[in-house]
Amino acid sequence: MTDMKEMIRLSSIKKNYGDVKIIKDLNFTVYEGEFLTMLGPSGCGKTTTLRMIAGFEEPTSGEIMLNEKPVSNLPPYKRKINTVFQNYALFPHLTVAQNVGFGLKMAGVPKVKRGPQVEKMLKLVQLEGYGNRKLDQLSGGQKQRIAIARALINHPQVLLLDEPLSALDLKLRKQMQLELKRLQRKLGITFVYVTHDQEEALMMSDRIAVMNKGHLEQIADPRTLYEQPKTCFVANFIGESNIFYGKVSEITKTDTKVTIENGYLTLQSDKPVFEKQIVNIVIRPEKVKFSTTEVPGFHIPATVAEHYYAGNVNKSVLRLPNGMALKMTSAGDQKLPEIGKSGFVYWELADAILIKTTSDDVFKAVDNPDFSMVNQMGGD
Ligand SMILES: Nc1ncnc2c1ncn2[C@@H]1O[C@H](COP(=O)(O)OP(=O)(O)OP(=O)(O)O)[C@@H](O)[C@H]1O
Repeated sequence: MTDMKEMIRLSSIKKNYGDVKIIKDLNFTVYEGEFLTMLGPSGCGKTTTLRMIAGFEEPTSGEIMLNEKPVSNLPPYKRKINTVFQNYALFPHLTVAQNVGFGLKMAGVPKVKRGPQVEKMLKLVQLEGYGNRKLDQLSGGQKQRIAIARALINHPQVLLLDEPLSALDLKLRKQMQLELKRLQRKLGITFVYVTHDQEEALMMSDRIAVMNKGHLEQIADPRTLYEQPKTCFVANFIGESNIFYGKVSEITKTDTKVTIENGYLTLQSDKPVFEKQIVNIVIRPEKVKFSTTEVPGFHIPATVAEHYYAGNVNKSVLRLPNGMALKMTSAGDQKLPEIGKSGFVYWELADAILIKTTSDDVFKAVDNPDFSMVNQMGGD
């Protein structure tokens, strides 16, 4: 991305509401034509960040640059930025065409010129011929398309989208995800998208900024976030993961051994660790293997606790002696070990992700109430 033109830059952004620090030193850049998603749990400050970019909120300190120029003194309407909200924010008393053409009207474009542009926009969002309809004659998905057409008509440089699909049902949401992505590619407009839905973020984004409690955990393309999460939070938030907490107990020329509760595992020898270092090891469920006999390099006893059939895959829970539920995913047609069977878990050395634990990011799986396979599987 470094050869791309910078569109938005957040430098040392902080935002307090009273004494509460909502955003704590946020730094990232969005490039021209990029689809960047801010992803994070409810309350982590995504909307606040978006509102600062739009100009509806002022940072407590720090600087936002648009096109490499500071925007602190620019009111929202002078930034070439439009926003699409979750609740559409359309004008109920206006027709579809009047809603879509609103921005042009405000900019003083005469009616005769507005008509063709409105039609063009309606065509773009696949609602050609809907201009004379009233809003109450539209479905949720159609209303959101109108909101998008309205936001695009005056050719913003950046479109901010705050959970635009969360009011839609699952099927429509999936369809609109594809449509939005197609639209963004076609127009080449920079999109800054907010969601708390990791699957949506993975599907649509060029890069994802994972936020947690007002700070940036990691910003990277979806594959990197999944394969090389830098923190336990990211590993846990993006996709499913098993996280072990352990101590580097022995480093030899060929092996790096990590002692975990009730066992040990081996790391690839090139991992940059030192003896006695506390680490977290992340292993994705699809990489976990189960064997009735012990596999060299690993000693992690486990008992098969449950299987869930999920169509193309089987999801299994393996119970470790310390009570930790380990998630294992296998191909739907694969023969599964019987419930109650005892054995050992292991994986290919290259599949383990090492996270060097800092004091803020210690993840003790057994202590973490969220870390129950059954709870996680019951989700959406
Ligand atoms: N005007 C305000 N005054 C005081 N606190 C606020 C204000 N706006 C937001 N907050 C607080 O700031 C925090 C971050 O809110 P924000 O809406 O940015 O989170 P979010 O990540 O977008 O969450 P969600 O996904 O639930 O919308 C929340 O704790 C919220 O209560």
